[in-house]
Amino acid sequence: MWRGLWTLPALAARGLRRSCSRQGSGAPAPSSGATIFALSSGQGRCGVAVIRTSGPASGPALRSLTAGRDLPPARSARLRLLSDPRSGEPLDRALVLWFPGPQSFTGEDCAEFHVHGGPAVVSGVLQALSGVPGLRPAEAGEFTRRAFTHGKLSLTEVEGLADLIHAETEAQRRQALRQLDGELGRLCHDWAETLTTALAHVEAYIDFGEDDNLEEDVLERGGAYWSVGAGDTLASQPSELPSLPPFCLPPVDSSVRGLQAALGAHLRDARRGQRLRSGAHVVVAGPPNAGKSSLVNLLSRKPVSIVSPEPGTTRDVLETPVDLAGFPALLSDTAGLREGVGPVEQEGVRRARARLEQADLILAVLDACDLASPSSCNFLDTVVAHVGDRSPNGSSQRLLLVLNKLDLLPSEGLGPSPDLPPYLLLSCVTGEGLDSLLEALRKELATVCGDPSTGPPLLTRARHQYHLQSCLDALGHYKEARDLALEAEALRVARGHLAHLTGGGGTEEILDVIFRDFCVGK
Ligand SMILES: Nc1nc2c(ncn2[C@@H]2O[C@H](COP(=O)(O)OP(=O)(O)OP(=O)(O)O)[C@@H](O)[C@H]2O)c(=O)[nH]1
Ligand SMILES: [K+]
Ligand SMILES: [Mg+2]
Repeated sequence: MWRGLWTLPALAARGLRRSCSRQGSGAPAPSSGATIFALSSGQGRCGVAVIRTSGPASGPALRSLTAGRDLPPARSARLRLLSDPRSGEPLDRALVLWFPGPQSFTGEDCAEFHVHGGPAVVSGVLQALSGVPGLRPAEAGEFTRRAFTHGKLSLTEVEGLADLIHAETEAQRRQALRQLDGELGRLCHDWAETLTTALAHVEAYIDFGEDDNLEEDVLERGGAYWSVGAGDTLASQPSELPSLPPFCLPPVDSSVRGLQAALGAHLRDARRGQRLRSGAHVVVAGPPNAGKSSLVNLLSRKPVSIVSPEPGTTRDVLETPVDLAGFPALLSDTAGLREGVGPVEQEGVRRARARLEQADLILAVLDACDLASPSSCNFLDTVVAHVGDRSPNGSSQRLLLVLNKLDLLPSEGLGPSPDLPPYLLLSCVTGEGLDSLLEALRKELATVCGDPSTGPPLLTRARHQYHLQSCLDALGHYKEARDLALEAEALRVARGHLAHLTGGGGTEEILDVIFRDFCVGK
């Protein structure tokens, strides 16, 4: 029952007192004051090289290299003669750009010099910049760090940017762009908002519950709240405010349940994003002489493995990173699986089996003309038939069965053969069937790595997984808590992990939510 009235100043004072005593301010770190400069395009001879500066002396630096001319209009390229301010020596005729903060990549004043890419020009301009007072060379990643400090990028966006720079395959690029776009951060932000609301409710109950100013069912948690306009007071009885539209706040328990479900679903997917970032483990296996090494060479477009008509050629596991149908993969060639061979080959077979255990995707290769042989039958029985039921690293393995040497197959097709699961026909010699294999690989890898063009944003790093798991654990503690203070603490810990994920923090927004969601007038 509402028996008293809340006044905004009283609430603000209480909320502020609590929010200040609990945690330090989340204020952004102040700018270091130094202005940094660096070559931002790649090293080496190139058509155009881009040199950037960031910091308060960017404007003076730009002016001093252009013989004191006025700054160009913001964000608009101008052709200028660059010269060394100390010697006056001309350096290059270049395009210059001026990005006054905060509308720049770092949030600070920035300048860009697009110069001719010869090493002498680049080093001349860098030297000239180093002579401008207040300028120093940038540390690795310092531009991005400043962008983060000034709130231009969240931590997950910073990671996306790093991944974009390092992306080698199309799928990696798409994923990195999505992350840079802030998708994962937005998702975490939405989750954190849900927790902030829940926490605000629990804390309001702790603070104001004893004053009987809050209804019992704020926590149990299906209470309807009544929104009132400025100047009005709050009332709990619909009959008292018949003309005002009610709005239901999400009950705390059910929002925690919803969040647990969402986090659980994301964590089940967790390895996929990491595979996309670092490559899926694709292991090529099969009986001796099936053409495994030939397939590895074909897929990697280089002679990684020795190919020979002699069975037992490959002994060690040979790994090569490849772009498979747009997805990054670590392709492993292995020894042909067979029994009763010498100790060296036996060790090769042992290693091959160990590698199979770690595979995300198995490329099982058989000789299409040799399906009835003991080694083929044994491979089908021991590896292919069992792939569904083992999951060594928690996620289920996948397998593509490839029948190789299609070019040697008689026109009648496959000879006497055991019952086969679905398969693809291929010739490593003629390349026939390769397109279908690549298409099948693309589908499999989209499942294994997650398809960055569709579906929810992926957790590309172990760090993401850690914080989401810790958030989920804390929500478990909320459920077990038998006391409001412990519940609030669990929610705070859970929210802290989401904040860490995106590199943010702060608790000020709790107060905002109290004002907004509890609709205290005045
Ligand atoms: N005609 C034909 N020969 C092939 C094909 N693929 C591989 N071969 C030949 O089959 C033989 C064995 O090929 P490898 O790639 O060494 O086979 P492997 O499975 O790696 O053999 P091990 O490492 O000994 O287990 C070589 O002589 C290849 O040239 C194919 O598609 N058609
Ligand atoms: K061979
Ligand atoms: Mg081989």
